[in-house]
Amino acid sequence: MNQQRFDLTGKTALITGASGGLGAHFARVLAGAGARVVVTARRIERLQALVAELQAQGHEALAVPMDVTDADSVNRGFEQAEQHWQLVDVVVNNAGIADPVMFLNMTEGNWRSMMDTNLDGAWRVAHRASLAMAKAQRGGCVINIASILGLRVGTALSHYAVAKAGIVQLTKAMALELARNDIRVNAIAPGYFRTEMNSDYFATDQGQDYIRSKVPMRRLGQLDELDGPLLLLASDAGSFITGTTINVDGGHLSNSL
Ligand SMILES: NC(=O)c1ccc[n+]([C@@H]2O[C@H](COP(=O)([O-])OP(=O)(O)OC[C@H]3O[C@@H](n4cnc5c(N)ncnc54)[C@H](O)[C@@H]3O)[C@@H](O)[C@H]2O)c1
Ligand SMILES: CC(C)C1=CC=C(C(=O)O)[C@@H](O)[C@H]1O
Repeated sequence: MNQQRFDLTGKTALITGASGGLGAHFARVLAGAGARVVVTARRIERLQALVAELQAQGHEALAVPMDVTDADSVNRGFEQAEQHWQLVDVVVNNAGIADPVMFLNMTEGNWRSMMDTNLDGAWRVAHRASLAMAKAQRGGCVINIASILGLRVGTALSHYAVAKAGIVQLTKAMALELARNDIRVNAIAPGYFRTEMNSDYFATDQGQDYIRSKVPMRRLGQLDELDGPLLLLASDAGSFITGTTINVDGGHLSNSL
């Protein structure tokens, strides 16, 4: 196998929600593979620290404010990236919230803000990116960060599960229509990885019991266990892969009934 097929030199990758957690990790991995990275989120000061870290390692990186719930902010963020590096070739649609609420306690506000960030936000970013890629006729790729909760359900996460199921379907529907534009669209469905979103929960006895009883590998994922799937989907190594969702979950989706 030619390892150069994983190389992203000359490509520009934009990552949403890159101020921490999986998003910051994805930016480090894509930069390490040679991509210029545009890190986006609402907290610009955290992005600037990440950019300084990447630049100190010799990578090209740019921090751009972007709130995925705001179409103007998404558009401005892409314009800023394009002014710098012409075209975004790889988009990682990572921004997301969890906000667990039991169904009977859920307000329309809980539901709407979940959809606005985790589903509509991903659509806004994917749509803006795809329009530019199609116009430039240079192809590209979109990687949507779904979740195992897009394929199963979990207590107090009905809104989250529905939004992530939407991401899995959006991935397939975009892949179908955008293949003619040489734009590949895939998703990664992570199982449980410790980040800001969930660290309080996994620090509890309940969280630890949950992992031991539900995950066949009996542990949380390590962030670097997402690197292979990410680079496969982002690079020419995955040139015939589109419309797929790769589960990275220690067997969680295959647990015993
Ligand atoms: N950590 C896990 O175990 C896990 C599992 C499955 C899926 N995921 C998904 O991975 C993605 C990253 O989650 P994480 O665990 O790193 O959580 P996190 O809370 O550490 O990171 C989420 C990021 O999204 C950003 N964000 C939230 N709302 C935003 C908005 N409106 N505009 C721009 N950015 C916004 C946050 O600021 C943060 O940087 C999410 O889509 C999440 O649903 C995480
Ligand atoms: C609520 C919290 C424990 C949570 C929600 C969603 C996840 C996911 O798998 O997408 C988990 O990572 C976890 O953050």
